[in-house]
Amino acid sequence: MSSVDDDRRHIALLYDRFDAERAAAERELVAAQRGSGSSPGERALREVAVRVQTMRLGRLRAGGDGLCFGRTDAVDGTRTFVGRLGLLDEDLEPMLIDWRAPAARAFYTATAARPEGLVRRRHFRTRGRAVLDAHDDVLSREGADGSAGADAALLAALDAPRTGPMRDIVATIQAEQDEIIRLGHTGPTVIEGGPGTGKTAVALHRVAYLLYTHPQLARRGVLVLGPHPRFLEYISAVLPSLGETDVVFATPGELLPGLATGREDDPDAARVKGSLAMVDVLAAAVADRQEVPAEPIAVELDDVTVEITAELAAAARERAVAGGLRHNEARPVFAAAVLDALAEQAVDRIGAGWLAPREVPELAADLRADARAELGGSPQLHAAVDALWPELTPQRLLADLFTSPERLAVAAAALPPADRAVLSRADGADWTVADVPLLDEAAELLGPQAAARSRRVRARRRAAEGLGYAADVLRLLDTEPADDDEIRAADLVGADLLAERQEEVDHRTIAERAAADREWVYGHVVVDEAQELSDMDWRVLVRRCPTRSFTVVGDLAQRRSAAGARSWAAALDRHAPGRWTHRVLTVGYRTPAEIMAVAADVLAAHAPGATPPEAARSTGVRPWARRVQPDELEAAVREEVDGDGSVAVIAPSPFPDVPGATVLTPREAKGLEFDTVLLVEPQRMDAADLYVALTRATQRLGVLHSERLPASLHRLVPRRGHQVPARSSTTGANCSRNEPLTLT
Ligand SMILES: Nc1ncnc2c1ncn2[C@@H]1O[C@H](COP(=O)(O)OP(=O)(O)OP(=O)(O)O)[C@@H](O)[C@H]1O
Repeated sequence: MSSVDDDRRHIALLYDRFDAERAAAERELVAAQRGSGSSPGERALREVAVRVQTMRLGRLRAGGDGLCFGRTDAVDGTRTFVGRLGLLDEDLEPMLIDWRAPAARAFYTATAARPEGLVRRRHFRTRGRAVLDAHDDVLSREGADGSAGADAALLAALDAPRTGPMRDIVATIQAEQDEIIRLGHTGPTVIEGGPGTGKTAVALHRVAYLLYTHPQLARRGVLVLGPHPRFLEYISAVLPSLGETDVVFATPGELLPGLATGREDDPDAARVKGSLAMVDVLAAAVADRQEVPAEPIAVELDDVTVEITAELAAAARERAVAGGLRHNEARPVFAAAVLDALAEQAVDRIGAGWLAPREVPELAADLRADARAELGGSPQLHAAVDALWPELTPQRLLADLFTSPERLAVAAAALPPADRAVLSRADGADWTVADVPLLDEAAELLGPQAAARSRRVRARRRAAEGLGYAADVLRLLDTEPADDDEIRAADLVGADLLAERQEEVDHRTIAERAAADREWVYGHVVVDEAQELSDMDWRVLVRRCPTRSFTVVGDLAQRRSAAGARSWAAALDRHAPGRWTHRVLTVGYRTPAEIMAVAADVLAAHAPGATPPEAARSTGVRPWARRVQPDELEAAVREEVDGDGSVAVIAPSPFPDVPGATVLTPREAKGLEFDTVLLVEPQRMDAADLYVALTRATQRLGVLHSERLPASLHRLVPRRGHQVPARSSTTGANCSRNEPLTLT
């Protein structure tokens, strides 16, 4: 066994190498940015070079602190250092193995029972670039000395104060998590588990793993969908810390570019709007905007007045619908059909009574041409087409539908009257989160408006011209065979994107472009808190990622939305029959055993049969409850904020600010965690909210209430006034009771 000082020397060499690589990447990026030439070819080459170097630099920046966090010793004496990225020495021999590489896998999965060819795993505890000490995990039977190095590293990570954003877990990924992170499955992967089992952490590490093993996914970027902006902010540092930056973070209310809402419907409206019945309602609402007039509409020409009759409009509508185009795209077909028919009517009407123009084809042709020219400029005809087949935005369609009982009666005829009634809204009311998938669906049914269509046609034409050229550029750049770790130009910039970018001189990153484009197709999508998504939300996500490369994270027991998933099969069978896979995480890494026991009682009462996670540790601190008079509640909460780490006050409804604490509702607390949680009036929370709120604490939980508590909270220790609980640290159900071996 080598000393930690030997390791420190090796790690110092790793940093030297790392610094040299980073300096080289910085130089090459600057050189690429300065590159001269303005021909399309030179611009294309520059674009690719800048992108390759930016990506390389992004990955190298991720390496910084804690570059190397572990080492494995194989039976044959081979020593492998594992870190945030891979480094080769000057002879191209590996000095450091990327945590995602196959050679690093045993670091996470070997156990004394199944050592996978290893005799030892060593975890380094680091601060900045310094190695503070190391914990060993002896894996061979001969060498087994009862140490619990891995547990020590894990427990240290779990016990650390939670003051800032979520951190990555590369140094302490557990075997059950590693299996999910490295799953080769390409369809939707559901990661299910109770609160704090590391679902979010695992999903984000899985993204980093997928981008490492399939770099071409980076070309289309990754979408991470989370329940609320605070949660997204909380997790947003994890992927950049792993070197991945082409990520778009959004809440379900932000999936439509140009619209951002966090406003919620009441449960009934959310349920109806989230149901698949809305697909037919919207299709009917669009069809209802393709009208025939109740009374003929007169269009006056110089010599004659023609009329759009119900029969004429119906025939034009039939022609427009038969083409299979979407509403806005079919509008010109409808307009042309009306104009054709009116021109024929004009020819007949002009000649009526004094000549028969149809018997003189030249005369008929002249009259027809004149009529068409006049009709083309007729404001009356334009107004009539606008009335019968208006160009619509999704917002217009939905606002007109929800504010008109008549339109709702037609489009939502198949809905029960009570469901139809909840769709009504006052004009001008803000859009809600549940409206977003409806607007997206409407955008699909309507198609782009005329102005956007012309822009798109022009862009496509230009892109098609550039496409062959861009493909040649990429072929030229990628002629050399690449080794596994090397990023190839074609992995990062597809010919299609490159061609588009050259034409538009588009300097936006992939993430910026993706976020601004409703029709962007992502390489991979992570859906967090997926149990909250409605059937209509899933349709949006499938449009954003038709390959269904999804990592789906959720816990059915934490569902609070009336439109949310009742089973994964119900959510996914429709979109990926036989193609989705399901994995369960069972160990709770956030919440200590004492608090988890309380949460488990609540779960048992509200979802009998659901299994709570098994806590990885216990703290010896028992959660307490303090009853106060209603008018003392606020003061009592302030008194309990002890300034020891991060504190959340979670209340069923908006609660006044508390100095030193973050005040949240259970909904806002989803996915977050704090050292201390003070729960206010939990008896007023519904069971799913209470379960979420109880499981946010990493160390301490206190409950303040003015009314009787539900029986499920019987484990809370009553307390009066302000008392400081004694703190003793013990290991939990899943941890060895042995003291860790610390080498310094
Ligand atoms: N292997 C690990 N090593 C260190 N910390 C871990 C590990 N796995 C999970 N954690 C920590 O446990 C906490 C909970 O993880 P995470 O938020 O991913 O859980 P979750 O299952 O998504 O929870 P919830 O359902 O409540 O949102 C985080 O602080 C995370 O960093």
